[in-house]
Formats: sequence, structure tokens, C-alpha cells
Amino acid sequence: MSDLAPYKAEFLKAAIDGGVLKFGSFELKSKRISPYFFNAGDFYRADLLRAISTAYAKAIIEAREQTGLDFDIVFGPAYKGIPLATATTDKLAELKPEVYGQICYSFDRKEAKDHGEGGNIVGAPLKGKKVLIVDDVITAGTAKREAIAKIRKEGGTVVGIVVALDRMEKLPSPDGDDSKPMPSALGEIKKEYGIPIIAILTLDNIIAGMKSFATGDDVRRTEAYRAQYKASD
Ligand SMILES: O=P(O)(O)OC[C@H]1O[C@H](OP(=O)(O)OP(=O)(O)O)[C@H](O)[C@@H]1O
Ligand SMILES: O=C(O)c1cc(=O)[nH]c(=O)[nH]1
Repeated sequence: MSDLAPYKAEFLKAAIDGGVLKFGSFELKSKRISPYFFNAGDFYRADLLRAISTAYAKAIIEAREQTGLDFDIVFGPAYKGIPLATATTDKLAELKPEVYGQICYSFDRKEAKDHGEGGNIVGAPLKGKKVLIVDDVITAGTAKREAIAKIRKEGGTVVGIVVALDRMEKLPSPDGDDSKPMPSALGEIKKEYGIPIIAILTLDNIIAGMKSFATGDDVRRTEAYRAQYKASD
């Protein structure tokens, strides 16, 4: 973990100590079977929630300083993006009130509500606003594409995506043959939409970090998974 920025190393430690990183056999949204899983839903204790919102906020502040990333709304895709976006909005305002004291959060419903205020979006209206998506993990990019489409439909402009973990995986091959080299979901979305995607941690960081606490078997299976699904870019 020694070559990681201190805030990233602290976040990785919190994920490990909080049991957020799990080893076993997990079916992903993409249907791939993974020997490891990063469950952001397990950041449910106050100290862990603070650890993850601090990491997102620091990554966002760093991106503003380095590249001028600017936005009005932090958007969290349902479901696990919701507490992440809300807590990050609060943390940004706490760490840099002069810049982020008035920023807003917003999130979507997976199913539209047909009574009361109705609709798909809860929180700040997106129309005419610059929107930063905050989500847990990027694997095949499906959830990110869905979120971008929803935000655009509401009249918002997506200016970037921040995730806790880039699994560094290749896109599924159109012919279903996963042994072929394919580019990453992250790289393709960046190119296609012309937006930055910031990952606090990558699978490489996880593998380097897990060597200090995971079993040799878990390390080998995770390395084998990386070799099988690693993106070509
Ligand atoms: O397809 P990708 O964008 O690469 O990422 C995988 C996404 O799948 C999961 O969300 P899911 O839609 O299952 O919803 P959840 O937040 O309700 O768990 C997970 O939380 C990631 O955000
Ligand atoms: O790809 C996924 O579905 C996925 C991977 C992961 O590590 N964590 C998660 O919540 N979802």
C-alpha cells in the first residue's frame, strides 16, 4: 500500500477492516463469477461511512485542483450510490465550504413513483445542471451508462464519474468469447462521453493490499481472475 496516496491507503484499510472486501464466489451484474467482491453496502457504520465519504471528497477536491472539475450536483445511482452521493455532498461542504457549501445531491428511483411528487428523480432537479456521478464500482459500465442516460433525459450534463473501485475489467466480447482482448469499460465510457472517470482504488491496489491479510488461495484466485478479465487498454 506504500505507493498509494495517504487518503487512498486509509480508505483501503477501512474497506479491509470493515469487511467490505469479501472473498469467495460472487455473481456480478455482468454475470461473471468473481472470487472477490467489494460491497459498498457494508459501509453502514458511521465511522465507515465517514471513511468512504472522506475518500470520495478528497478524490473530487484533488480532481478540481488538478483538472478544474466543476459541478453543481452529486448524483448517486440507486441503490448503493444513494448514501455514497449524499454523504459525499455533506463531506465536501465540510472540507471546503467556500467551494462546496451550496452543492446539491440527487438520485434516481429504480422504479418510477406514480403518486405524491411522482417521477424518477429524488433531490435536486437536474435540468441545466452540471452533474457528477458518484458510484461504488465499475465493472462492465452498464449501471454508469444507465445513469448517464437518465441524467441526460432530465436535461442535466454529466461532467464526470467517481467510483471507489475500478475492477479493471474488459468489456464482454460481442460474440461472447471472453478470451479475446477487449478494452475496459472505464476507457470506453471516457472516450464515448468525453468525461473523466476517477477511481479511488483499482484491482491492482486491492491485490497489493490483500497480500498482507488474505489467504494465499484467495490471492491466487484473485490474480487468476485479473489475468482472465484484464482489459487491453
Ligand atoms: O455495470 P457497472 O456500472 O460496471 O457496475 C456494476 C454495478 O452493479 C452494481 O449495482 P446494481 O445495479 O446491481 O445496483 P445496486 O446499487 O442496487 O446494488 C454495483 O453496485 C455497481 O454499481
Ligand atoms: O460488478 C458488480 O456487479 C459488482 C462488483 C463488485 O465488486 N461489487 C459490487 O457491488 N458489484
